[in-house]
Amino acid sequence: MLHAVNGCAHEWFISLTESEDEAQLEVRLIDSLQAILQTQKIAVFARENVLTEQNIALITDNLTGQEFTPESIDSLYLKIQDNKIHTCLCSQLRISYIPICHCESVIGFVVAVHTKEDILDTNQFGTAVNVLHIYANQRHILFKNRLDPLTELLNRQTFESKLMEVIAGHDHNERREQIDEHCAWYLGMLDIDNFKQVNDQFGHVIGDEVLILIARLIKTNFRSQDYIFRYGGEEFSVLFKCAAEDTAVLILERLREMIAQYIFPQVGTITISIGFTELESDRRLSILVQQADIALYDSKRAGRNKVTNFKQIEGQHNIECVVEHEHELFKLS
Ligand SMILES: Nc1nc2c(ncn2[C@@H]2O[C@H](COP(=O)(O)OP(=O)(O)OP(=O)(O)O)[C@@H](O)[C@H]2O)c(=O)[nH]1
Repeated sequence: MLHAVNGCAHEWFISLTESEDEAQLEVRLIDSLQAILQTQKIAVFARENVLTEQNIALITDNLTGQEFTPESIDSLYLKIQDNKIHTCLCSQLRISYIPICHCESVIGFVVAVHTKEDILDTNQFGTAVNVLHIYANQRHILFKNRLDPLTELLNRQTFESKLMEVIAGHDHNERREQIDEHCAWYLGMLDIDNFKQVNDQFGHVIGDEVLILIARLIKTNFRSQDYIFRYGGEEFSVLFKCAAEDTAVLILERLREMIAQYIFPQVGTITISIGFTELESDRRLSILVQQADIALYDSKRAGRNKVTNFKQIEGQHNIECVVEHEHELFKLS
């Protein structure tokens, strides 16, 4: 029999609500669960976005992780939808499944492994459930803080930190998935063509509608593990991974075409210009943004509604052009 938890849960609540990012939140969650449930062996599974019916994913674990196949995770998730704690005996182990609840729906669960002899009391389970509730609320707040309120895409602040993570090879999502050595990351900058005319002719409310619809179209063109941002005004950026440069062109051409074909209510047709560059890890963040930006402006200069790969135009741009863009970038930040 395990001893009841000493002290009160306030310190865990405070530490969770003081977390400034998801990584910190997850470390603090694991620390508190290990103390409450008195085991090192804990795994947390949750939906990436608490608001959508997204696939459940491994958030963090101290188990080997290999015990869980996608099928077993899905079936456990289905089972725990009753919002009850389930415990089972498996060989010499006692395994507990504790639901994570947010706004009356189950958004994930915790797996805690004990030896057969270690029995938790209701107090420990109750405290764990409360800590998980606070965790889910804090995760939701952190998630909302990363979003642009109009389009619900990731915001500009998130762009910079995510780009740094990706360049450094520390993509948080990638750790949860199979790392594919053959794929490279690309940065695309997308800008709506002649958007000022849309606002001038139809007003800002319709202009905002167009931004929302374009954001949705961009989302449908990329996978859930890619990152789409509202970079500013009528400019978007995307960080995506694919096997080859040709595939990157195909993906961006498909998006350009999809938007050009779409009939926007009242406005009719709209086009976007795109520039992209491969994310080479030896380059500085500001240089990579400049490269994608230069490619984007090349698409604009070439008549708009076009995709340009920085590599194809690299030789045409002298150092003055790069310095000029760097200056612009510093003015922006
Ligand atoms: N409705 C709406 N308009 C915005 C928003 N943010 C920026 N804009 C508008 O976007 C327009 C951008 O205009 P420009 O920078 O001249 O670019 P453009 O007309 O798209 O022309 P090109 O980029 O050269 O094709 C301006 O009219 C801004 O007011 C927004 O949140 N909502």
